[in-house]
Amino acid sequence: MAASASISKSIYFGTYVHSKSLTELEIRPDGVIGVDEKGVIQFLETNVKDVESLKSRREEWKDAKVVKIKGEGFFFPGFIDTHTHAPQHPNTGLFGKTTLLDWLQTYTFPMESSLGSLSKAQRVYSNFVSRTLSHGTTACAYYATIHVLSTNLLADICLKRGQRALVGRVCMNSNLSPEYYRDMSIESSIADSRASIDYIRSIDPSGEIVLPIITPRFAPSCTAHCLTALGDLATETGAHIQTHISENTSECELVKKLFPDSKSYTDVYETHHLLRPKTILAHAVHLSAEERALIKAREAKISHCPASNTALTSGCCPVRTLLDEGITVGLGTDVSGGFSPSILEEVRQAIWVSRFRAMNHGDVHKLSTSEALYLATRGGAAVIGMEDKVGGFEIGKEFDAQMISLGTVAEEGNMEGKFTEGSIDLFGFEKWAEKVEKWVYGGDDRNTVAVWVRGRLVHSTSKFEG
Ligand SMILES: O=c1[nH]c(=O)c2nc[nH]c2[nH]1
Repeated sequence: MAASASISKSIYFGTYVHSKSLTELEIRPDGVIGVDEKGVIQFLETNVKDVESLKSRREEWKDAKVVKIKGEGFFFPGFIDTHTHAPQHPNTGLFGKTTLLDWLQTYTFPMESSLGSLSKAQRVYSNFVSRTLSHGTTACAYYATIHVLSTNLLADICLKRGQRALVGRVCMNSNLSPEYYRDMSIESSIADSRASIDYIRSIDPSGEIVLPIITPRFAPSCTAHCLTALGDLATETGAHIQTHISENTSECELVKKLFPDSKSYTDVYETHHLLRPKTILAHAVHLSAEERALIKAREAKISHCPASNTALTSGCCPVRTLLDEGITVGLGTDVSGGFSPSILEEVRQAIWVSRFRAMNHGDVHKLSTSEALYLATRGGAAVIGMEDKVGGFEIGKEFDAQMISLGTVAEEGNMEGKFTEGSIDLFGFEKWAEKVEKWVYGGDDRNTVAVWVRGRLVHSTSKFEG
């Protein structure tokens, strides 16, 4: 559904769940979250049995709208997708047995080049933004294509639908990119990037919902001079930067050949002034200890894309090592290397991949459910530079949230009419932590019945009674 136009002071009534820290998931039964007309959280309470007595205690909230969880469910912070490719959405699930470099040529570049058509871009981008919202993604770092107009259209759609987004026009000028899909010169690469940055800033001058992001595709797609010019553009505009790093071993070898004077893949970005606190590096599977230390020193961020890394057989990212070394990490769906637009799916995939690492490198590598949920929310918020605004429920934070509704099992076990409610079955014995675990391992978009960004309803299903 379309986002509602205005918001009213609202009280969200029901259990809420969020990460307190990397390892601690806080569950607040019978919670109340008071959100003002600007979408900012003004108060939180817990163990509230009846909202009328709360309203009588809080005089200024007596006319507030009440949004109550019906049945079994909870409020959870909106998910943050720190890396995805909107134009690749039609290819979701299509990758065969390819690996990164042949996958790009076989599937990705042909599809991306076709998004120069604005009518196709309209269809694909509207669909993708709806999809990501329906999975509870309230903020997303998007790659678009090399085309300025369709990149701008993606930003228009995000703004209209109310999804926070960083939207990047892809830069790729090297002759390793196909002739049919390439920036024709450094000048045009920079001019087109600048045009898109200016446009995105013009439609949302406050930057509350959409922001531009400078997007060199990855080192092999850009000449050294182009990377330098993009580094300069980042200095001039102060915009965020996103790119790929060290995803696949053949790609790493290619970077060595193309940039023989650089000490490492990370050093290529460092040399061209692209390694900064506002830089999001996707994948980071095969980094050396020196590279990780440089990323940490520059305060650049990492987007972990486990589904994609497995689908394209790129490798198992050593997330525990990244976290232990103090690097900021979030999750990315990386559609269509990744096969799902859902960050909940990435939570599961991050946990599975960590277990595969644990099988070879020890149990310490296992991520817990709480840790993966942290990466999906607070970790992601820090990756996109919004940790002061979103990622958890606290006074002063903006209300970016999803209402999760869980199923129940009738006494006689009858499932008639229940299949549309999702695949989680609650039998009544589950404690809150177990309900959350059942959602993480068995939930999907059928359980996400409503989604808000800054207190504005941006998605709901027929099961939501708002
Ligand atoms: O997963 C990926 N998706 C892409 O589109 C891409 N381009 C360069 N490197 C990439 N990796």
